[in-house]
Amino acid sequence: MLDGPELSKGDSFNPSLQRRRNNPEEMTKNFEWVKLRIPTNEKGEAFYSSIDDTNELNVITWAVWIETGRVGETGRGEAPAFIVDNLRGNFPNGLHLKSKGCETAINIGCNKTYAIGEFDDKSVSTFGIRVFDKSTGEWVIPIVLGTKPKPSKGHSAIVLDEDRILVIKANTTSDDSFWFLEVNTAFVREQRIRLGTEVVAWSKGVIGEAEKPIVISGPSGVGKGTLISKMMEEFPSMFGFSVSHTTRAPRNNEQNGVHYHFTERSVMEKDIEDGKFLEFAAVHGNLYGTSVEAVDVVSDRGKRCILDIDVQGARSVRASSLEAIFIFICPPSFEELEKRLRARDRRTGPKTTPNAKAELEQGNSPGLFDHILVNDDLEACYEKLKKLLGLTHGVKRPEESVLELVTVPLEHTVSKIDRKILVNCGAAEQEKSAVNMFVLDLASIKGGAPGRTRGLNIYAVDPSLDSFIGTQVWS
Ligand SMILES: Nc1ncnc2c1ncn2[C@@H]1O[C@H](COP(=O)(O)OP(=O)(O)OP(=O)(O)O)[C@@H](O)[C@H]1O
Ligand SMILES: Nc1nc2c(ncn2[C@@H]2O[C@H](COP(=O)(O)O)[C@@H](O)[C@H]2O)c(=O)[nH]1
Repeated sequence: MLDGPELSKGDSFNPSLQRRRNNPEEMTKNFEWVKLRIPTNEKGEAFYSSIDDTNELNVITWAVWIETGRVGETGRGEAPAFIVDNLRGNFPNGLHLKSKGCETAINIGCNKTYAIGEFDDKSVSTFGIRVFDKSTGEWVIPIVLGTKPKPSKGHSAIVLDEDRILVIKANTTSDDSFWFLEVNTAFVREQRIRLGTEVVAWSKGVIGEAEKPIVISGPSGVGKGTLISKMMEEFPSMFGFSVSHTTRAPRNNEQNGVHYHFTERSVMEKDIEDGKFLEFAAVHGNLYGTSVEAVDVVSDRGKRCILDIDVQGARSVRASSLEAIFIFICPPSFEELEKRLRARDRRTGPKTTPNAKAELEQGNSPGLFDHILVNDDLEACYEKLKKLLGLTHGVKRPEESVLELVTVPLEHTVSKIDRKILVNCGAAEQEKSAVNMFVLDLASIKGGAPGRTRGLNIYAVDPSLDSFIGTQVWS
């Protein structure tokens, strides 16, 4: 075992160093153990220790990949140089995960180190994040936005560009394995200014693209709900409805979480303030809104999301980062709209249309809607709607790729070249799983907090090949 260099406060480690407090003998031969003497402050807190390490020794044992030779270097946060021609080795480089309750540290730029870990405190239901700011020499607990991952029994982390960190959770399903901690994206920078403090944001990585959501808008009573119900009935596996939040009271037979999330105004206003809504509007004196989560949960199930929102809401979504198809449903005449509403109100209670005239005018505003459909004859309008969405009877969702069922084991290594991340699940797993080594291709990722990061591509790599780049053997 080597003795590491004496570090000064403010020095940082290569992020591929994984803090370990338990037995060095557990590590594989690919790692060398190095003891780093870490200065402590007057309270006995070690510069690099986690919160529960207070009063611990001032010598902490770290696992260090022997080939990096960068211990104590103030790095840029990159993984050690990647060894492309040695893929047959069990752990070509990077981090060998085995520990429980581990914490990874990533440097971004020259100034900040992000410690990502799981708190031992079971009441904390997500990863702990701490940021060390070298310019002040202080640790800061940031405000954490976005959809937060549940803690896992191990993870690895690797920096992408200078604005986000990819976190790979072990022993979980593929739809929960890949997460992005945004540390300097446009969204995070905006929120940092707004909140006046350190901010990070989680964004869940989703394999593949989701089809663009469909925004259906138009005046109340025009037939939006009727058309949407027909579509959901005919293509149940293709579409999912975005369940809006509203402050209005439930009507007969309306279920919370199914028709709407019925909510208190103060709660909804706070959530709007916290950026959880894609859009919101006051309709007939009540607040209505689409949360980012409402659209994401539908897309995560592999379904195409349908939003039934008023024209103000459509305008807000158009101005947001959500790419969608916007369809305006128009009545054949204002008189016919009033007739339909009167007929419906006899069944469901009175409802006014103070906005209808203005909404009809706005429906024709240039650049707002991609398609305008006149709902005169219901069946004819429905056929037109299907046609413009390219739907024919019996359209099925594509089969799930086998690789979408990948689970990353606790022991894995991660390496990066450009936008490709090689994940090696290790020789021990080889017999158990057909997918022993795979590439996560981030070339086409889109989105991010406050929604999901989509467009991850994943493909298996044949470990007998010397190079993985561009080699797609199975997907
Ligand atoms: N093409 C049509 N011809 C005649 N009646 C129709 C047609 N389309 C829908 N309707 C009827 O018009 C009424 C209003 O339709 P629906 O509730 O679907 O409107 P909506 O746009 O969803 O309204 P809201 O925005 O208030 O929820 C219903 O009673 C429905 O059966
Ligand atoms: N901007 C939004 N408008 C919404 C949303 N959900 C529903 N609506 C619109 O509200 C009116 C009234 O609906 P009702 O269920 O009370 O009859 C209707 O025009 C809906 O399109 C939303 O999330 N955002």
